[in-house]
Amino acid sequence: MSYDSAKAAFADWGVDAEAALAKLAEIPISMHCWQGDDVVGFEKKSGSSGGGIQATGNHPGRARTPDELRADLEFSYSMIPGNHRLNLHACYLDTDQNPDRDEIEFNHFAPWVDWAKDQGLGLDFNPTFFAHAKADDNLTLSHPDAGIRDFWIEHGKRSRDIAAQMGRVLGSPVVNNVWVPDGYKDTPVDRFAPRKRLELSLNAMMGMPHDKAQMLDAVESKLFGIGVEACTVGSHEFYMGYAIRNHTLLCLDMGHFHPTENVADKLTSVALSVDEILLHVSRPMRWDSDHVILLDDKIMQMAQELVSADLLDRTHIGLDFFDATISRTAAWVIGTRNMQKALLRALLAPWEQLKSAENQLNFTTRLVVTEEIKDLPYGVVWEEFCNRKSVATGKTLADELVRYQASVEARS
Ligand SMILES: C[C@H](O)[C@H](O)[C@@H](O)C(=O)CO
Ligand SMILES: [Mn+2]
Repeated sequence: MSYDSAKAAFADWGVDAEAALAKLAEIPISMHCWQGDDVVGFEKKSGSSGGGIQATGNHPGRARTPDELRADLEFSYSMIPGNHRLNLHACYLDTDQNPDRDEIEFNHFAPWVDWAKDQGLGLDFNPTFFAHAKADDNLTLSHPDAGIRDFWIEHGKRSRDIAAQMGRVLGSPVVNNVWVPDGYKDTPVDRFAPRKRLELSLNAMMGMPHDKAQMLDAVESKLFGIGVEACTVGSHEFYMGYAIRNHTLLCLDMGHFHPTENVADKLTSVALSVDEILLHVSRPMRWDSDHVILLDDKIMQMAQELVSADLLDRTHIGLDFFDATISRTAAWVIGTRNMQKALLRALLAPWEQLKSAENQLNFTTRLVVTEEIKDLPYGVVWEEFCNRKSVATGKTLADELVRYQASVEARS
């Protein structure tokens, strides 16, 4: 089918395919650096991921240096239509020096900023509160030892300063997202004290105001992690309250809730109380929160909520998955394109007609329309988008992904 015929098929439902393509082109996705090297980072003394997050698998081709990671990213972005962002973790510094976490400075990340500028990419940032001896108890900002808390507070302060400077140089606000692994393997007798300590540490860390045109604070909750099954200090309720009271972004990671919860359903509830939202789009499976995202119902529901509720302008879409059993570049490319495909489908839905049927309690029409539009030629519109952006699709894409993977397989 030609694009013109597909456009006409959507027009029959009152949908403007051109407008959908124009909107999709404006939506940046923040691709996470840590898919490229299994969350190892480039510190001289880093260990395993820790903090209850773990990349499993030993597929060849893991990026071992910042240059290798940037080469993999450049290839991946060339396979993804549109202009996007890179989400960097503090443990991905690029320097000959060996600063501890409480010593990091902007210059340790300057090569990333120069590269991002060169590539026309925005950056986002995260302090790294795991994979460090002072996080071995799975307690950081809520640790009972004030010295350990102070160490992590200093790391968090420096991360905010670095993020703000990145935003200033790049002319685009950097979302600085705080996730801490803090929690308990077995049932604690006191859940209140660590939550009070976490609150005070966050306050100390985020006390210094920054220009929102340069840096935006975000906080990320979690239900549980490996080794912290009984209690996570930074639970959803904890951070929801914190974000509302302190006017930060709230990060909703799709892998951080009970598997039967619909994270898409949370968007509009949260949007009534916080100005902006950060998404970590992910795919939980049993104990794991981080499988590569598919074009599945959960991702499509998330995209539908963003479009239907007009939340795109105040939601920052980030990805969070890591799979070391497959080509890491293919994981980035397929996952990011799936997020875009879900958004495109949502942008191509006849929302006015659907909302009008729902408002009239005409649930039959709502059902008929939602089911019939599933047969529309979304793939043709997606192909047109990729063609306009000079990005491969189908068999050509598959061949390119295999070719690039073969070129990095010799890395040990
Ligand atoms: C590496 C990230 O900070 C991490 O994945 C975090 O966002 C998370 O989701 C932890 O489970
Ligand atoms: Mn996350």
